[in-house]
Amino acid sequence: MEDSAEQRTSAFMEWLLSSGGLINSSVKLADLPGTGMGRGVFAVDDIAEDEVLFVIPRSAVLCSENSDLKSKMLHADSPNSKVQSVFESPWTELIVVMIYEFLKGADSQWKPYFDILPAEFNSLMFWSKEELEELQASAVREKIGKESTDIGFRESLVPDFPELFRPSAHMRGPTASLESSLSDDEIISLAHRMGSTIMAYAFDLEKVADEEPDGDDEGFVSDYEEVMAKGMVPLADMLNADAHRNNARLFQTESGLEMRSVKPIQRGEELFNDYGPLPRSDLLRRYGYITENYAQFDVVEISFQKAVDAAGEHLEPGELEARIRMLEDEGLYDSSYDLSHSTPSSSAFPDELLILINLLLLPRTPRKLPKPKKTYHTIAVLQRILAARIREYPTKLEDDEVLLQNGGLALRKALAVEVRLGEKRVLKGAWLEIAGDSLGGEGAEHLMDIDTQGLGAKREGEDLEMERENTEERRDKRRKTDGDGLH
Ligand SMILES: C[S@@+](CC[C@H](N)C(=O)[O-])C[C@H]1O[C@@H](n2cnc3c(N)ncnc32)[C@H](O)[C@@H]1O
Repeated sequence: MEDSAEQRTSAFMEWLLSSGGLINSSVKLADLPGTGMGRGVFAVDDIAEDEVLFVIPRSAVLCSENSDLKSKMLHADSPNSKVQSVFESPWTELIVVMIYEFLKGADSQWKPYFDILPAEFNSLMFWSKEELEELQASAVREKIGKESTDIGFRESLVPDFPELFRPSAHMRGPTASLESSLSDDEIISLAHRMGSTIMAYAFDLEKVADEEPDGDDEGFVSDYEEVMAKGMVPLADMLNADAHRNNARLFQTESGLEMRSVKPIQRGEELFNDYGPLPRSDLLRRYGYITENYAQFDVVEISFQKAVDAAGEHLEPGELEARIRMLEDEGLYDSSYDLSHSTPSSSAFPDELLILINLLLLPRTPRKLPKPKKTYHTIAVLQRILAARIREYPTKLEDDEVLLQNGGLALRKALAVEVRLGEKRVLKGAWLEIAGDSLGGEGAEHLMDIDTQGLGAKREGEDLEMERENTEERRDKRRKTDGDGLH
């Protein structure tokens, strides 16, 4: 019979201690049944700020450096150059190491760790086509990357290293529970499982410098050099996260990886790490969950092409390329730009997007990039972009609110509706911001009309041209009064 979640938690903690882990008696790893959160780490006593919560020795980290895989592969039949290529990408490296160690079963030093890692995920890679469609026009749909993983594994890794994925070839000892030969599909699904685990659990490892560190210009000594290696740090990855509620942080020291409190924590409180200021679309893609606390980080992507469509139609062939080069030289070229929540202290529109639009609008390619100003022309273009982006979402903001209020949605549909609703709110805020910019209080009322027609409403038969005509009309009126121009 399979061990219960609780038994696996105890076995994992025993293994960690026997592997040299040091754990403060004030913290406890606990199962959270019925929450969909898996496990979490809790304070069982009051904890002061900057207390060491646990230390994981480097030797217990599941990473390429601690596995014998690379040396085995270098002695196998495959050419060394092919082996090296696997270890060039930190992602592929760790996926392959994890598959190898997982297939070793009880022969792997990390078996008790694998026993508490998830086998199933709610992250977007595992959603069906229909479930993903509920995300509507969210740009996150383009970032899931399942196909590229499939191709990489199917076409190169699996045929190049057959011995790696056939446990019988490198197994000794009791591996009865593992099939000696996996089908290609089983290997691909293992690769997805390990890739998803890495996405939600792994840390970037700072490597201790091989040589004596040099002093820098100001006389400070930098002890560690940044490298890209990824590793699975047991227990450190059992901390959940909820935006600003983080109260602990992992510090990488020579002796090991140290989780320390970054504020006082009361007995009974959960320890939270910081996964970063992620929009909910990305949180769902990488971690398979969202909370309302992340709504503040929601974004809407505006593709470079959309800006060109709205502002660069007058450009002669070659001129667009010249302007792209200018942006590239300044590090301002991107395939897309993020709109964020408009607040009294920060604009929804990033400077990079404003510079791009102002550059595209200029009749001739300038010598210097224009300023990130919202001129009347910029605003007209932004309105066109927003109108076009809004129309890509087939339901209205209000419809989504009603859907959520009524409840009863399947989990993934509810998550998708939350994400697309968040993005529509960003678009609405952006729309209101430019209405305020261009038309003042009176204009904002006018905007609310546009808003209720436009935000997410399906307007079949209407096209961007109509929006453009309205904008041009308003712009002409305005131009008569203030003679606005690009600066
Ligand atoms: C680094 S792991 C944390 C440990 C995890 N709870 C476990 O038991 O394996 C990240 C995963 O934990 C879950 N998670 C983290 N924070 C969460 C939260 N605030 N609400 C719900 N699930 C959360 C998600 O499934 C996420 O992919």
